Amino acid sequence: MSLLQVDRLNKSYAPDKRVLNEVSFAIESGECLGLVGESGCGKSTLARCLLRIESTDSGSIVLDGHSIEKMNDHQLYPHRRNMQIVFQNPSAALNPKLKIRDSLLDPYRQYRQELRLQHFQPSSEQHLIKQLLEAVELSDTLADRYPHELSGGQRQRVTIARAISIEPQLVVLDEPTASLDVISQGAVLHLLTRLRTELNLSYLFISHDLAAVHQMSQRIMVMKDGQLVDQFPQTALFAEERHAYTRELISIF
Ligand SMILES: Nc1ncnc2c1ncn2[C@@H]1O[C@H](COP(=O)(O)OP(=O)(O)OP(=O)(O)O)[C@@H](O)[C@H]1O
Repeated sequence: MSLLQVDRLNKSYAPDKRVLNEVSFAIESGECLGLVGESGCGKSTLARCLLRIESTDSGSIVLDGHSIEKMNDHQLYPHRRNMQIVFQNPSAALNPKLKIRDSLLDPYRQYRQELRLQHFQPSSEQHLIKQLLEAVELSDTLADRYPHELSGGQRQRVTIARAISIEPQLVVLDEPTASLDVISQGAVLHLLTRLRTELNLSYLFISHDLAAVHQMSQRIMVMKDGQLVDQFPQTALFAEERHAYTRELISIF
């Protein structure tokens, strides 16, 4: 059984225009699935629908054997723990009034009663902060700072640490390096790959950057105007049978 199975998902914001059109795919446990497509094709909408931040019109979303597409907030609560998201802009994702330690601990404090952590084994909140910052290669002296006292790359590492703090099975990475300079981009991609292996995470890695998707993913999907036009193993990116649109993306990367 796949960790995530999505079947014929449809979503419109206006009656005459589908933003997601019959989207079907699966993500296996421990896998990074890349999603590439030009701006406005529907990638972030798909991410928001999967995480049930946004409602869907039809289709099914099965996470770890549970159909979540129609669950109410109460039913969704235990499943939300199992899927976390890292957004493009870490500044918007962190509350500017909270110290890093409190932002980091937010999901842990919310779910601590039902958590059975495998990787992080904290003896105290302070210990967890240390483990989390270590996992994303940051000094624990940053815990008492506010977000504006960190660099963009450090802030994104904090949002990654927060996402993995409750050991979800699935992490949706929505353009996680788009706001970073080239050197920080490479370092964060490297970090994400290491964390996936160490914590056996599954990623949906969303980007308009085909080179980054190619580097990170075992399989790749290509989206155009709300439809998945191509899905293939990473090694088959340059194969002859690629969709014309995929070839167009290759020609500009
Ligand atoms: N809340 C909304 N209300 C109405 N239309 C929306 C809403 N959110 C997105 N859209 C529209 O849906 C389409 C897909 O947007 P989406 O943000 O999912 O694309 P994207 O592929 O993630 O783009 P980008 O790479 O620029 O982030 C766009 O035409 C966008 O204008």
